Order: sequence, then C-alpha cells, then structure tokens
Amino acid sequence: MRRAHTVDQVRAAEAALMAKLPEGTLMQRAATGLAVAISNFIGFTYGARVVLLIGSGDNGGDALYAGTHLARRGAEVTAVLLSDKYHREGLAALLKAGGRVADGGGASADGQPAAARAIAVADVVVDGIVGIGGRPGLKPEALAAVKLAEEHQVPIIAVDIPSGVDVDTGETPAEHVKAALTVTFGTHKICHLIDPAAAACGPVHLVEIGLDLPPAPVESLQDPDIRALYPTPTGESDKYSRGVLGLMAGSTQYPGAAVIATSGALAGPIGMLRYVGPDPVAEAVRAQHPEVVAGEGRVQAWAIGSGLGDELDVDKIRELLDAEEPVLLDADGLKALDDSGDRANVLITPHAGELARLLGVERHEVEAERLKHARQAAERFDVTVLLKGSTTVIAAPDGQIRVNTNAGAWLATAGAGDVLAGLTGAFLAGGLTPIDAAAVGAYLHAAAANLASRGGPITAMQVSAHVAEATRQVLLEE
Ligand SMILES: NC(=O)C1=CN([C@@H]2O[C@H](COP(=O)(O)OP(=O)(O)OC[C@H]3O[C@@H](n4cnc5c(N)ncnc54)[C@H](O)[C@@H]3O)[C@@H](O)[C@H]2O)[C@@H](O)CC1
Ligand SMILES: [K+]
Repeated sequence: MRRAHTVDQVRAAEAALMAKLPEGTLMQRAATGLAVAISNFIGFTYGARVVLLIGSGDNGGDALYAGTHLARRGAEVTAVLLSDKYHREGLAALLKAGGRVADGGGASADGQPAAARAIAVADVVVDGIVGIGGRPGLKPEALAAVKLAEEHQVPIIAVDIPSGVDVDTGETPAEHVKAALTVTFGTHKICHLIDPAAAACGPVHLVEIGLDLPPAPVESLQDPDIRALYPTPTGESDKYSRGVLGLMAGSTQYPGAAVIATSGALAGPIGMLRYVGPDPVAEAVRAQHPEVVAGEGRVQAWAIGSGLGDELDVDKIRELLDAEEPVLLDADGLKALDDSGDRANVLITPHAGELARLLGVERHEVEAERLKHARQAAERFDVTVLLKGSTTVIAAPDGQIRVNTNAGAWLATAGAGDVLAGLTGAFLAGGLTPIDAAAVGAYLHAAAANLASRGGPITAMQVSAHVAEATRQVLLEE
C-alpha cells in the first residue's frame, strides 16, 4: 500500500519525533537518503556537476546537506540562493565540504552569469525551492532558474515535492517544477498521487525517516493489497456463490458496448453473467461469449450504462439503484442518477466530462481539481465515485480516497471504459465493497492494459483478454 498524508499530519508526526531526537537528526536522515538517490540517478558521484536551487525553508536545508554529502565524494556542487533567507548551517557545511555558491544571491538567474552557467552544464539540478511549506507557484528568480534547466534539458530532482504544486490537493494552478525524480521523506504527500501534480513528480522515491503516522486519507493499493482483496474461489465455490453479475449495457445503436463490457466482466471473479437488453444485442453478446445467460434472474450486483444511448430506461435503473444489490453505474446510465435515496451500495465510474455534467461544472474544472470534484460528487450523491483518467481517483461517501496510478497512456482507447465497468462490476458481484471493487477493478484493468500494450497501441478487447494473465501475475507473486 502506498499511503499519502496531509501536510498537517506530516508536520505533527515530525514534531513528535523531533522532540525525541537530537536537533537536526531528521534533516540528516532526509539529506542522506536524498544524496544517495541523486547519485543513483546520475550514475556516478565523483566529478558530477550538481546545482542546488535553494529557497528559504528547510527544503533548501535538505538540499544543502545532500549537496554536502555529494561534495565530500568529489561532486562539483553549486548552490544558487534564491532568497536572502536560507539554511545557514546547511550552506556552511556545503562550503566546508568544497561546494560553492554561484554569485549574486537573490538576483534573477538570467542576470546571474555564474548561476546560469552552472545550470547550463549541470548533470542534475536539485529543486530545494520549497517543500511542504510552499504555496503554489514559483517566484520570478526560481522560475527563471527552472526554465534555464528545462531549456538546457538538465533533469530536475525535486526535494520532497516539485516546487510550485499544491501539496494537499495535487492541483497545479500556477508555474511549477516538472521533475525527472522526486525524493520524498517519511510518507507520500497527496500531490505525489493525484494528477496533474503527480505527473510533475516523475517516479517518487520514498526515504524512511521513522515517522509515526496516523491512518492515511489517501491510499494507493499495490500487488499484495490486490491479492488480499481478490475473491479467490475455494473448493466449496460454485458459479452462484462466486457471484452473478447482471449487465445492462449496449443498445441497437451501440451493440459493441455490451460485447466489450461482457468481456471485461467475464475476466473478473464472477461465476456467471446475466445479460439484460434488446434481443439483437443479446444475440451479439452470446455470439462472442456463449457462456452468458440472457434475461433477468437473481444477481448479486448490477453493472449498468455502457452504450445504452437513447434506449435508457431511467425508471428501471432507479428501481435497481433503490434495490439492495450493489450497482455500478457508468456512461449513459449516469443520466439516471439523482441525489435522493440511500446510495451507499452504488459505484459510479464517470470520466471528467461525465462528472462535470453531474456536478454542473466545466470539464476543465474537474481535470484541474480532480480530488475536490470526486469528493464533492461522493458527498452529494452519497455514492462511491471512480473518476477515470491518467490517475484514477476513487472517493467514498465516508471521505476515504483511493488512487490508482498504474495506468499507461495507451489505455485511452475506445471501449476501455466498458471493459472497466464490466470488470469492476464483477468485483461488486464477487462481494467486494464499492471502494474495494473500484480499486481492484481499476488496478487489474490498468495492469492488463500494460501487459497487452508493452509500449504499443491496444484495443479494448485486447485489454480484457489480458486481465486473466494480469490477475495470475498478481495472485501468484509472493
Ligand atoms: N520538519 C521536519 O522535521 C523535516 C522537514 N524536512 C524538509 O523541510 C521541508 C519543510 O520545510 P519548511 O517548513 O521550512 O518549509 P519549506 O522549505 O517548504 O519552505 C517554506 C518557506 O518558503 C516560503 N514560501 C512559501 N511558498 C513559496 C513559494 N511559492 N515560493 C517561494 N517561497 C515560498 C515560505 O514563506 C516559507 O518561509 C519539507 O518539505 C522537507 O523537505 C526534512 O528535512 C525532513 C524533516
Ligand atoms: K522542492
């Protein structure tokens, strides 16, 4: 499990630990881990040219002490001081170890030949501008230095967070660092897991510093978590006890959606699928998937919505929403969602455009503030929300947040959402709670897509065809 905590939680845990340790211990732990990560990133230390961008807080202190370690091992380390205020002891240590300061501290990097020259030829630039104490955005001097690194294609390693992003929301309302690697301390921060900020982090390397943390408000499940949650059949299982999913998807207008959603559902843990829809569509489904049973009967959960088009029976869908069985509501089916009734067993799987329609806002607003809008919809409709996108945000009505970060960009293909709806619905029918079904469904969907793609284009049917292998890899790995 990857866990992300808020700035307040991290500060409280740091304060509690610092009270028990000699002064400066935590910063030394952070800086040592950071120095190792920088060396590993560059691939060598002796003679490596490292530029540190130093802001006014302890984030700059981390960078200065990491630079000190590197300078002691023969790296050429240059600190660029972006503010008159900086970590004095950290700079003194760096200078003692043979590091230097690019002249003209506080002035613009453009007008500062030594700093500009150092950045232009650096192997790596270290962003110690701001950490968890930072507000979004970069001041002009910092922005100039970052732009210079980008211009010269010098990779930036972010200390704790890419400076300029909003740490607790993952929003990026202003200019920010785009890192090739982020080295963080103690726990993940929310901006590491939620786009658009997550995309600015690059890979995130976590350095343990011994924090004792409360339960995390944001979690991202990994292989062992998926394995623990998967409803694996036992010797006693039969097709009914494994779960029966009812699928209401596709229409004479969009018969393919039913076929594709079925392929996703059958790749999940269920023992049986009942398809409910127009006869010609049911025939198309059974032609591809002869194991499907057509017509209504007892089910443990419903997946409703993919490709219903204009043939949407709102009354019927509302009746199912009000019934006891859990319901996954997707695509056109979302039009039947209202904010009345007990919906604790309902999982909706909108993309940004669909969520925007539900909330009466613009799509770009949802994309810019994904966590906020997913939370808002979960609260307002009393449902679990799986917001699709490059990182999937899952928000439960009780405030729990899960994030899925393993999706590759090739997954953005027609019908992939139908596969996800079928597959995730199958986990609901297999007995998982909406938030667990959403997390496991999204994870295996992305893992299957990665297996199918291996860096190239894929179709939705290829994604469902690889779910079994992705599942096997997760279940058999120890
Ligand atoms: N507190 C601790 O125990 C530890 C903290 N560590 C480091 O300390 C960092 C937090 O340090 P601080 O609390 O000093 O805060 P920061 O280093 O994040 O800096 C905050 C300072 O920057 C200024 N500032 C805010 N937004 C800005 C912006 N957009 N542009 C320019 N300046 C801005 C603020 O006025 C404030 O003085 C962590 O991110 C981490 O890197 C680590 O050393 C591990 C231990
Ligand atoms: K930073």
